[in-house]
Amino acid sequence: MTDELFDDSCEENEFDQALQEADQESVDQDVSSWTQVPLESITGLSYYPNRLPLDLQNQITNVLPKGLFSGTNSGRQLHLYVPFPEPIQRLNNYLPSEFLSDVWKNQPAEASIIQVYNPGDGIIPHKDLDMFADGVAIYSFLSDMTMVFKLPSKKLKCDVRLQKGSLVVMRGPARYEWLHEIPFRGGDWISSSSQDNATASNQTWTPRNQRFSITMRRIVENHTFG
Ligand SMILES: O=C(O)CCC(=O)C(=O)O
Ligand SMILES: [Fe+2]
Repeated sequence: MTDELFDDSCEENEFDQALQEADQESVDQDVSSWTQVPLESITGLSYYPNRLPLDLQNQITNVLPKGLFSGTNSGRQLHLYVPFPEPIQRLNNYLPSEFLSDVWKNQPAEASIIQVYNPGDGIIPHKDLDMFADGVAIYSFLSDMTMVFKLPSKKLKCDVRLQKGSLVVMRGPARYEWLHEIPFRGGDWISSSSQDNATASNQTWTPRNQRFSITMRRIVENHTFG
């Protein structure tokens, strides 16, 4: 497969601007006094480990332009709009059926963004732009990385380890009220027992490797481009 697949389908500035203008809030970085809550307590947040077959993960990785993965300092991104290249289109098949029926009314994703994170990269705390409809689905590839959900008004936080091949879905409060971020750092603290995320004593510093994500979204019906 070649990079040509992507040349025509790469949507330009609209989404770059969207990300820059995203509802980014400056959040108190000292979260040591915040309460760590379990993922299940966040309404509208669902995590599905091992969601994608390895062969689909590999096919998608291999079809992407090699240039996306080069360089070590800052991650790159690629915006796609329908029609997606075939292996990416197949990601619709792995969305939970109740999510597809209840949130997306049985319609497939319209916009996707592929983002590469090298060690040290991240994404600041934000809510996705209102031009995107309810329901955001994020698949993870190549390696594991921690995403942090935060509710500053209640000083609540939740670290979610996004494993390679996993899917995380945000809808309702998880999409509109909580912020999500990937801290800019070279590794993550992960707990040896997943039960005990909050206790520093049994956490291990795990250096990051290159990861990429594919975020699948729909555009709100009344959104006008341009
Ligand atoms: O790369 C990720 O896992 C998160 C991406 C994200 O939050 C976004 O593009 O809005
Ligand atoms: Fe986001």
